Amino acid sequence: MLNVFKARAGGGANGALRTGRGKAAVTFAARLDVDHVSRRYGQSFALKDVTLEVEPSKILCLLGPSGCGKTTLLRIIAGVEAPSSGAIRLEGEEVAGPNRFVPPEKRGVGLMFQDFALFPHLTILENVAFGLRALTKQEAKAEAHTALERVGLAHYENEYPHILSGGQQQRVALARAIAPRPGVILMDEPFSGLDSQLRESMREETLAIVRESRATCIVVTHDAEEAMRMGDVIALMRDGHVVQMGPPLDLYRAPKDIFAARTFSDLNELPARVQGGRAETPLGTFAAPDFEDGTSVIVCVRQGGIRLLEAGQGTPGRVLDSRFLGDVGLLEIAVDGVAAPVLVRVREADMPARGTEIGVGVDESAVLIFASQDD
Ligand SMILES: Nc1ncnc2c1ncn2[C@@H]1O[C@H](COP(=O)(O)OP(=O)(O)OP(=O)(O)O)[C@@H](O)[C@H]1O
Repeated sequence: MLNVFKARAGGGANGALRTGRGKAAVTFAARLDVDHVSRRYGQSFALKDVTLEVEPSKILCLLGPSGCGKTTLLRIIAGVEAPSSGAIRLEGEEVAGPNRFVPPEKRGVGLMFQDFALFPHLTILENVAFGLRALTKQEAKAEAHTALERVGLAHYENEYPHILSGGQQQRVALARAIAPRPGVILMDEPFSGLDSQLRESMREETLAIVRESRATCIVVTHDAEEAMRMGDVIALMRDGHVVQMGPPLDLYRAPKDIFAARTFSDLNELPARVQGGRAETPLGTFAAPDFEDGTSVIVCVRQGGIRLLEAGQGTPGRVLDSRFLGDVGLLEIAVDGVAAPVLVRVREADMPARGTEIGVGVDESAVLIFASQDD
């Protein structure tokens, strides 16, 4: 079955895709269409019939586990690779497809790929000016200087890359991507080489600069939290196809299947069988109106959606372990009839000690029910 996914929201700047890339001019965010794109390597498919649309100025995150085809899709959009079938259109103009193949440098696409390292023998300014070949040397340097100012590194412009920290090199790579003022910016795991604190600040900075540039942006990540923080829209991928696409909150609230649910939430999974439109578990009985009687289901309860009650209320439980994780505490609670300990995330102030007898209550809004995979 084919689904067409649309990344849209109000307020996007509409504009025509510029030609003659490498020139510095006003940025026009480009609309991007991926139309029935497949990519085959020998007998296996890295991408299977992917169709999606990204509205101008939106940030789309391609999210999924290793090997699901994210990088292949990005490389096809960039023009580093050709699709086996299907087409890519920028602002309605075909740049890859049965009739046409526009090389990467003519697509007006800015790249920030892991393997697009800085040139060690060029100064930082020359590195950023590298893609601006359609300009005079003077103009290219002026534009590169402006881009370096935007990332806060203009004072390093005459130095060489080796003196920069990892985060600073990343900023230079961003300056190089935005310098030609592309309509589309593509980023492949842009922060994966950075430690967690630097990663967070670089992510915020990059987001601000990309938004300011108004370019349409596609970011590849395997980190759900990163996708939720960065994306106006997330395309969740698995085995070469898009499983679900939409705004982060939609995917969190209404994941299409249990794999999507696991991507966006930490869950307790309880097997059950539906009777009279309800699924009975040791943690309570929950409405399951979409399933016929007798269906085997997995009742998923978000770890943050379980309330701790006084002993004697709700379902009886005993705290097996209580660990502080940073912002929250993680409890392991033994509940009769549940094989594995029930995991509960609570505020640090609400953490009971090991061995405490408590009650457990479940918010219906924290419950998702899916058909069992075993049937
Ligand atoms: N040049 C190639 N030749 C053969 N197979 C390839 C080639 N490039 C990618 N593949 C295969 O295509 C599939 C998708 O790879 P891709 O790199 O797009 O996944 P990914 O989601 O980006 O993974 P990761 O997060 O690990 O980078 C994988 O099974 C990979 O082995």
